Amino acid sequence: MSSNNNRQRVIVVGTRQSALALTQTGQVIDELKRISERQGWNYTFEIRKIVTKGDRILDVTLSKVGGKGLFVKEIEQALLDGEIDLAVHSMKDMPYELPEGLMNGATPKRVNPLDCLVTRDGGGLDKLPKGARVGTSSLRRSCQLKNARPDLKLESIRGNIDSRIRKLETEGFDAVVLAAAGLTRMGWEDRISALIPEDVCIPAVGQGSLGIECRENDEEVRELLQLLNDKETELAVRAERSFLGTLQGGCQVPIGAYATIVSQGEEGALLELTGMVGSPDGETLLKERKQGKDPESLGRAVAEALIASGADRILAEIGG
Ligand SMILES: NCc1[nH]cc(CCC(=O)O)c1CC(=O)O
Repeated sequence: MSSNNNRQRVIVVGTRQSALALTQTGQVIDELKRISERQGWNYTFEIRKIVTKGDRILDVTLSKVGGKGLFVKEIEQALLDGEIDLAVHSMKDMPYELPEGLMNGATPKRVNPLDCLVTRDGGGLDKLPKGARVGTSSLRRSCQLKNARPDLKLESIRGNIDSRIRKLETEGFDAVVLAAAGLTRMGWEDRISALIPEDVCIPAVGQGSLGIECRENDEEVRELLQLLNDKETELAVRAERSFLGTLQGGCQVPIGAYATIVSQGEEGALLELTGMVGSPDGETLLKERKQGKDPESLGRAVAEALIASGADRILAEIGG
């Protein structure tokens, strides 16, 4: 591609306005600046804040409104219109299918993929008193926590991570469940009372990783983003997303998946993927784990194994 060592351009980066979105975007821009400098490329970055439908209705019950990609539609339109050149997303909020003309230009190295508890007294799951009130609005989290601790009272809690932590105090919860990654990126690790191990709570597809959306025909930005890509994270996330795509799960169904690299051989990486589908009440919790080299086939295989063991009935009941 271009060997022009004197690239000059303003790269406009679109972002939501939540504290987490702004922080993640800032961190990615810092990294892109370092990379450009190393290449001798003279890029400047400009941030454009975009309000999405998801942000406008954050306090209404999101699950009632439904719809996938509530937080990305306006951002994708701005990319297609050329108003912005790239957009940083939490991978788990990124829709499975991207619009024609857009692509994921990079999957940077994943941070902690696990869920965590922020508790009132600072202890972990086993320290929560019988009947404790736990705040989460994720069906995946409430299903799995209910399954592990049927005595817990799972209650809906909405808002950005900062307001959810505030509600721990103001609304009398004993604990709230959050992604460790969000707290880590915000520099709030000290609020993590305990990580929830994956054998209790399989994380959301893509949790802890980012996706950077760009235009397919923007070779320059694609080349820049490629330098930020982490191959192992990319493979793991592709397996998880292939699993999700095969199940076609909407946000009404408790679905989780977590892939890791087991080994690196001469013929590529060996992946291990665990997938789960549960009933919202936590009474049924199905899990399958498989290894494989091709991320897309592995995702499909785990999804098909779950369907064979009854996930199809859960999905049909919920109408997801
Ligand atoms: N659904 C909201 C959301 N989207 C991304 C994160 C942060 C963690 C991540 O990058 O996976 C969060 C907050 C949370 O689930 O606690």
